[in-house]
Amino acid sequence: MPAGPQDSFQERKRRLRASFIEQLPDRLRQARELLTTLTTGERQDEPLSQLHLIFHTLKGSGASFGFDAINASAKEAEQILREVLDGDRRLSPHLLTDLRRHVRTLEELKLSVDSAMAADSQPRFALPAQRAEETGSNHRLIYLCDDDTLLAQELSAQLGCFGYEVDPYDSLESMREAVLNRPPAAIIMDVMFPEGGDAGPATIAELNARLEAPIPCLFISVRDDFQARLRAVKAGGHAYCRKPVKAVELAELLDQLTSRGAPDPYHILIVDDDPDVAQFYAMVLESAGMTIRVASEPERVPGILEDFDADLVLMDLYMPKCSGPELARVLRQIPGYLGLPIIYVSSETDARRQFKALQVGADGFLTKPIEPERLVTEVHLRAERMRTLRSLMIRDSLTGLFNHNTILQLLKVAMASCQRSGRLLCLAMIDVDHFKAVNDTHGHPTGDQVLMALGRTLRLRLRESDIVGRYGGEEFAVIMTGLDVDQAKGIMDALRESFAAVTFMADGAEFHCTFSGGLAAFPEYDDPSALIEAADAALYQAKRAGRNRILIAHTNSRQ
Ligand SMILES: Nc1nc2c(ncn2[C@@H]2O[C@H](COP(=O)(O)OP(=O)(O)OP(=O)(O)O)[C@@H](O)[C@H]2O)c(=O)[nH]1
Repeated sequence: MPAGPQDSFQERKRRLRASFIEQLPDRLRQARELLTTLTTGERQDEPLSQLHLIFHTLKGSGASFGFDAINASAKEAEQILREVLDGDRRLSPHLLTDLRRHVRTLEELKLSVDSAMAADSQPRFALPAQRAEETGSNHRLIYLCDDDTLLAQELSAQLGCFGYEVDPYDSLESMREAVLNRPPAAIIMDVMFPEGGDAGPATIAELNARLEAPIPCLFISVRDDFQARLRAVKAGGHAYCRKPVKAVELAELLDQLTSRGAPDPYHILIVDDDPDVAQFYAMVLESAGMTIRVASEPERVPGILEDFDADLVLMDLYMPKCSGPELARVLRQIPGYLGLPIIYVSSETDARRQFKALQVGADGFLTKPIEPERLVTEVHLRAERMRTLRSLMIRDSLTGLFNHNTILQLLKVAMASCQRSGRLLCLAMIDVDHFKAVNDTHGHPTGDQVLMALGRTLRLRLRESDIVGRYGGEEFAVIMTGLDVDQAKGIMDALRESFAAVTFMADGAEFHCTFSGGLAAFPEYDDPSALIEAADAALYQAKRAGRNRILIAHTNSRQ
């Protein structure tokens, strides 16, 4: 039952319920047939398990779709079958009669369900609200207002090296006018102006009162007293930096204040043999902005996971041929899926059974029926934690770039992909010049600032498709695809010039840093180790040739 995106949530749910009702007689017919094969006194696990699955599914789906009477009757039948399967009860003529009675009750319910659905025009749940932070602007326009004209221009130029478009203003009036004409992504504001000791915060407070939405603002000032800081907070300031300010710190803060573009939606895989229930959960999670894949057959899950980078798997507990815990165990034995969060969604309420299912390495249990709001919250929280953990594993903590192992892994993947598609690929190895001297002269923390600044410059100035990593120490690696080596050199040279223009400050003294780079291209070097070795050799040549330059590696035949 494909539903177009234009369909309302309610309409889609109505169709799923209709489909459930349509399939009900078939399911009950199967139950009846299985009942005829059962004879009292004997253990017949196969038909009993099948019957149990039918009632279990009806119980869960009935609850999910709001058919309380179906849920109640199926629940009783399921309980009987569970006890017989566990050996706690014998299948007596009396129990068989009971089971037949439940099937009959369910068959009769069908009519009342039809009429109940017609009367039920309102959904039983509220649509989860779209998360506010997932919408927003992404532009990098910043206004900087300081009556020290030189400082305003200097700082604006430096922030430009971090990928920001900064307009400097030396008067409150000119900035006020600019904000009202074209609101920026954020404002950097001095505190003291000729108009008064806290004229900066006063202007921001006045502007925010006039604007529909306040503009993120960070204050810079020579003042460090509590009153100045309090005034800035009351004006809505998000950060306060004492002068002299470091461009790299401001860039860091601006990144936090302005990066409000929609994040990559969470990828959720739903495994449920009941397509209506799976579609229902998919619908709820999609409406909260998540990307969903559905698998009705457990054996398809490993294949799907290969090309669907799932943040979390929502899994049914009872499925024919392969149960949820069995599937969880299969996944845990595949390298790469050891940490993948697996959450069961089931109407199983028996704590002992839930615990047993969790023991195979699953991360949680959601009991049906589950309110859409709660489903979204639970999935969101767990997927978010997964992303954070994964990020810690693959990123370098100082620069936020991919770490050594990850960049090697990504290089292999990118080269294999370029091999298939025939695209070009270039690897640049970059190393800060005389970095030891930076540490020795200004101290290790200042050295760290330089590495952070270089990391930022690379991340913000390169394309989204370029892969940037910290290869180790003061060495960085950049993977660029779809470019020839001369184009890549042009880009790296522009970055080199930008970085050389950044002014660093330590103990009141200014200094600048440069970097050298070596470039090697695929397919000229068609193996990851050879490519890295060639780029490294070119970097070494660049150092020997005087530093602050990019050299290209060529195979012997071309040298
Ligand atoms: N601050 C800081 N320094 C680091 C870090 N990792 C490595 N280093 C330092 O980076 C310096 C690298 O120095 P060298 O390899 O001798 O080279 P260099 O001084 O950069 O000179 P050239 O590469 O020849 O231009 C060493 O002093 C390391 O201690 C880090 O995370 N933070």
